[in-house]
Amino acid sequence: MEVRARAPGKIILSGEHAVVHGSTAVAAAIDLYTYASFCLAPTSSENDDGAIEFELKDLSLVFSWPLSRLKEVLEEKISPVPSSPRSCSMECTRLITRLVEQQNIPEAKIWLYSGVSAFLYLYTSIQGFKPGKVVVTSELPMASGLGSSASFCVSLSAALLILSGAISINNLQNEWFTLKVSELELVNKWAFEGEKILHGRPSGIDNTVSTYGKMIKFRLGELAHIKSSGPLRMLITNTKVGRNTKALVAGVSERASRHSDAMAAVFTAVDSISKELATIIESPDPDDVSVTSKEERIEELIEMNQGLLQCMGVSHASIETVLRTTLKYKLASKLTGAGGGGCVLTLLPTLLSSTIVDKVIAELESCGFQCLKAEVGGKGLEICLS
Ligand SMILES: Nc1ncnc2c1ncn2[C@@H]1O[C@H](COP(=O)(O)OP(=O)(O)OP(=O)(O)O)[C@@H](O)[C@H]1O
Ligand SMILES: C[C@@](O)(CCO)CC(=O)[O-]
Ligand SMILES: [Mg+2]
Repeated sequence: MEVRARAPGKIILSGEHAVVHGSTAVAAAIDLYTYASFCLAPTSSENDDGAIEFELKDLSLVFSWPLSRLKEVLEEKISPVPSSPRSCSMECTRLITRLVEQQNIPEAKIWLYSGVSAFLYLYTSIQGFKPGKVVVTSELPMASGLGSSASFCVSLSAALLILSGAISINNLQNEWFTLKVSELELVNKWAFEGEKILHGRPSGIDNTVSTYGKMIKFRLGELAHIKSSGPLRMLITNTKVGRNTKALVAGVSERASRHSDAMAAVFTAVDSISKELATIIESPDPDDVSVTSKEERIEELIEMNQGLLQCMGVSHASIETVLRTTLKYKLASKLTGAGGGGCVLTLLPTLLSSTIVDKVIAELESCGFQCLKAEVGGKGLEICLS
């Protein structure tokens, strides 16, 4: 049997970075997905245990580890208990890094190390030392702030958990379906362990919104679903400047330890912005006038949040170019995700004409950026069996 799992990327409407330090953040799923398919291989002959294979189809890369080698290095450190997520110890991280290094990942793709390490940890912890093959593809730009790492961890964890038996499925039809809340919870916990390998110190917001979908308010591991009273149109601009969430999160923590009082005030301000944003998004808008004033308040909060992200040191010249360009059209923007490049969000007000939208997109694209339109607040993790 083959299991396929797909998990969405996300945008953070407010509160990235500060959420790692206990502030509230607001995030929403977008309709761009990472897909993980998994099937167990038949057990090999007596002298050959078989292998674990991992294919990154979009990058035309295949990694493979003979099980005999994995057992030799990891079996004493990892005892698979799929129903009970646990963290990768320092020693285990060191051993996995060695196994990944032996795969000769091209120098230009060094950023893949953490993804492949997360793969090995999740596979061996959930499935144990059984031969099998995982194939991953993604519609998301990698390392750009749209939660590629989280959607990778969520889809991978789900596919592995289903064939481990920790999640039992009766639905055998060849169509996408969702899991029960308790099953989503288990997937989310494993995905969080994968994100720890990728982000160092994740808040858990990215894997949570990827697992449950929709729009959420998130603080200290707790989520509340938010229901937007009207459509929220967002333009996503990818600056195409590569960055690494782990390094950016660590940079903010270092700044927070150097200037603890000032940064505590910044995080408190972000907390208030996120709470106010969630309240505005949920408030009903009976007419055009109230829609416009609501959108103006959201724009103000977006600008304030961006200013505070600059205080945290996670903006970038490319992000500032997007901000200046959209401001010419009186549109408010902020970075989304970890910053340092990556993607920028721009609110497209309801009454904004499509001619203006086209002009903004053309001007942004003439700077070498890529504009994406995505549905906001949609589905979370889904499974398909065949
Ligand atoms: N489809 C994938 N296959 C394998 N590895 C992936 C995949 N998607 C993401 N990764 C891993 O995650 C890393 C990117 O994660 P990172 O957290 O830096 O960016 P992001 O998740 O896209 O942005 P953000 O965390 O700001 O939302 C990649 O360098 C890679 O190691
Ligand atoms: C930068 C950050 O706040 C969001 C990345 O999408 C990190 C995290 O919350 O784990
Ligand atoms: Mg990430």
